[in-house]
Amino acid sequence: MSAPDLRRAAAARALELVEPGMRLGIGTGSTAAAFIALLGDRVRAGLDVIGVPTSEATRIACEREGIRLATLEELPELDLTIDGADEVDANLRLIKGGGAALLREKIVAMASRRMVVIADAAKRVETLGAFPLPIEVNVFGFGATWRAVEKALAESGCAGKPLTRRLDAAGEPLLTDGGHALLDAHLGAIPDPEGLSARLWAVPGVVEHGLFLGIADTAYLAEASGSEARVIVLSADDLTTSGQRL
Ligand SMILES: O=C(CO)[C@H](O)[C@H](O)COP(=O)(O)O
Repeated sequence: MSAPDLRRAAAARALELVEPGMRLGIGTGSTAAAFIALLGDRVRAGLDVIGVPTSEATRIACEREGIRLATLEELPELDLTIDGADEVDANLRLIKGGGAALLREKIVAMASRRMVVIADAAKRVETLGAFPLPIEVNVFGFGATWRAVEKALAESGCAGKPLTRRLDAAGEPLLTDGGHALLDAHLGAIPDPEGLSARLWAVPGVVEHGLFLGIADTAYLAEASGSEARVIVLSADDLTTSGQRL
């Protein structure tokens, strides 16, 4: 079972949630791309939905598939967002932003009644942080913001961990769709994601970070089971009010 097969299996499961007339948030990345391809098939077969893309890459992919699109100005409230993730823990906390789209992804997810994550089950982790945490920052004051982010990391129990600036394929500093810079925090483990989130938000130059806490309500995680793909379901319904898994 190949990685694309697993991505397609998770995407196919999420597609079952899509109903005619729905207003969809459409994620970014290779798993979201698998969802867009399957959704395109359904749209061409007559399904009427409208989507808000979470990146320029997703907008282009959706247009290619003939999926009707809108903006959050036109549709400020969405029914369902389907998106990938870089890490998922047992409490449905996520790291996102490996594809540099975290800001739009978070805005779209927060405008949605539901956010459903689709991913290879290899993205499931005990503790968030092995995947570098993306932090989107305004280019104005970049050096000062970098230092303030390092201080916030240290105060969150992540002292001395390397912070790097994300580069594009040509080796130039990457700019997000919103024109911001991206820092990647190589933390190894994040002992207190909620505390780190609050401290990062308190830094004026930080536009957004890739911790998605209390946002996703379901994750479909595909793993190989013999020659088949099995989809594991993580649901917020299985969490206690304090966010711990039952
Ligand atoms: O957050 C993201 C983009 O900003 C992606 O959803 C995340 O990086 C997962 O991507 P993929 O499905 O390609 O593994």
